Amino acid sequence: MPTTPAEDGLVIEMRNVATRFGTHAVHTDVNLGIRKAEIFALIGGSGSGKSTLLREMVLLQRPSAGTVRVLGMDLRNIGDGDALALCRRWGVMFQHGGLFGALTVAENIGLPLREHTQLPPALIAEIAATKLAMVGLAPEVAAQYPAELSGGMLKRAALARALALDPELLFLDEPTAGLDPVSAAGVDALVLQLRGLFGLTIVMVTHDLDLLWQVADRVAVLAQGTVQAIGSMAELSQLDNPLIRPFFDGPRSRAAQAQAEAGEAEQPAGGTTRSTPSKPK
Ligand SMILES: Nc1ncnc2c1ncn2[C@@H]1O[C@H](COP(=O)(O)OP(=O)(O)OP(=O)(O)O)[C@@H](O)[C@H]1O
Repeated sequence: MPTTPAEDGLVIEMRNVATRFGTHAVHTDVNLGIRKAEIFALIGGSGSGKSTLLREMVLLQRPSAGTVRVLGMDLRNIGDGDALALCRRWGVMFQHGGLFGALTVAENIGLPLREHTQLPPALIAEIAATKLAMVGLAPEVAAQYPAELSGGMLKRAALARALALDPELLFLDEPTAGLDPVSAAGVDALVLQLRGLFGLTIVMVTHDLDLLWQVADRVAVLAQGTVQAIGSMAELSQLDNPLIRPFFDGPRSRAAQAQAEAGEAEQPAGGTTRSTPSKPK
């Protein structure tokens, strides 16, 4: 099994991907490449197929046609052994966290370690405590149950679980959805830190304009079954494609852009500032 990115430097590559559910064609021809240690975002209108694309990258969904390569492996005809080995190399944080309510936070974080390793329980508990600290949660949260946590804490706990196996790739589906601006800014900073400290490649699906402007290196815009463009938010903001303009026009977009530009000038490294969602400009 390869341990390095493909020769072209891409850790994820999708070529001519099509996805149909019955007669509903979600993707007709998707092409994209994601580089090592980049923070890559998928954006698009509701139902454009962002989450489906992410699921295809982590073997939860098979495309109807086309090629998906992850960490040098072609996912099309991957065997069970290789699939299992690959799953250990990525972490996934689902939109609603996906934590098990009957397990404590520490047990939830330890779950991938119990599934994929033979480590003794004491060591698993120690690793879970480390991951908890990594995402900025207090040690006492380990013994709490998901129902006892706030939305922001739940996201962080889910992130800790996604990091349990020290993944090379991290997939985040709507990491800031439903969070207040302060908690969301915390997630922005955390994502940047994870990439900065561990060189993780991070792929995220998000509608969060602040997260996109402040954190994403490159963004792919999905519409009408294909990728309309890929670039930084600043690059995309220059395009006059009518399928892309809605992400940049309007007061919320302009506020997020202005905040990111102001933050670049003022913020210490790793910090982020957030626009007030309703603030007109
Ligand atoms: N397992 C499935 N069976 C049938 N249809 C599906 C399935 N998964 C997704 N779809 C359909 O595929 C389309 C794309 O869904 P997807 O969740 O990928 O969109 P999205 O861009 O992430 O949307 P949102 O921003 O609203 O979360 C939707 O029309 C959805 O109903």
